[in-house]
Amino acid sequence: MPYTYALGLRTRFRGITQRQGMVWRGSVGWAEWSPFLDYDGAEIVPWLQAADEAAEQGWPTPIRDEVEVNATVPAIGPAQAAAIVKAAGCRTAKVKVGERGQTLTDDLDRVAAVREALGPRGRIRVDANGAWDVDQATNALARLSRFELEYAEQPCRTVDELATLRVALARANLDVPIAADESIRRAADPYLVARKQAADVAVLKVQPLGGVRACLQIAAEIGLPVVVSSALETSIGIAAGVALAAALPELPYACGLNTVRLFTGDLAAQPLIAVDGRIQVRAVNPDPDLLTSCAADDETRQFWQARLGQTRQLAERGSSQRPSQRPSQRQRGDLDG
Ligand SMILES: O=C(O)CCC(=O)c1ccccc1C(=O)O
Ligand SMILES: [Mg+2]
Repeated sequence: MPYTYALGLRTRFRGITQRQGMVWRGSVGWAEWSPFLDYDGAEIVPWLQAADEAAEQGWPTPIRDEVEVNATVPAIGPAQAAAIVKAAGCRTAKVKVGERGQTLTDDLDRVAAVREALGPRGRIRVDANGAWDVDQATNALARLSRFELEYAEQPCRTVDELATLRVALARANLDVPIAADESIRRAADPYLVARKQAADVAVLKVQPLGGVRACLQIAAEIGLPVVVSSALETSIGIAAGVALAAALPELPYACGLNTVRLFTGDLAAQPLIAVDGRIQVRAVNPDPDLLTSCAADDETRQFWQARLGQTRQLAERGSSQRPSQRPSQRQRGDLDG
């Protein structure tokens, strides 16, 4: 029996202040299914495949017992950004930039504050969620490069723009690696980025990419170093990201899995939040009292039950057809979030 949760965010993230989703227990473990509210149809079928894997199959054997993670800094003011970084206790920070309604000066001030809070040996990556065109990205990354960026995630929206940007940066002698996120998880073909030499790093998220095994396969085939990141899940969903990070043969970067911190609460009594910059690899079960206190209202619950039923039907229709006839996934043009 699925439970529908609703949890507040401490600060606005991807334009939302509340996160909703479902969790349920299957024959082997707990699963989370929490496709974003602005996604629908075939695009959220992989999110269900990820939940089914967690509930009915479980995950491959881990090869590490802890995972280094980054602090995630929303598009907030410099003082608040510095406070988040200090409280998180991570050596790496990911800073949101290019937020609608803000300016490059806001980004520069935020990243400056994060550099100050982290110290010179900390690592900083930025994530623009596709906000910039190639010229804007070249200019922004030139200005931001004084803070020494580990990489810039999804600076532009399209794969072609990312490829063009990489050439422009090399010409300008700017050494800022490019990471692809939406260009992998929302693309009809997750390998296009690699074929077009449009990125140096691949960001993998378990739910949108259809599960831990699906991500392990992409990691094995994409020919780029990978970073595991969350889709802003409760500790139940974060455990799947941790399982992926723990099973990857190589894990050269800190993972974006410390996002339970962005919530005002969680479903687990002991949330998967980093201590000393690392999250332990362990099983996570929801706390019965928290399932009750975080339960969504009746209307929200009915919405999610219907959404699950529709997505289940779509998934079954898809799997009964030959692969070439499956509804093509992730056809949407806009790549926000
Ligand atoms: O990577 C992280 O540090 C946190 C996860 C994150 O940023 C994210 C969370 C939900 C939706 C989109 C994104 C994103 O990477 O763009
Ligand atoms: Mg991203």
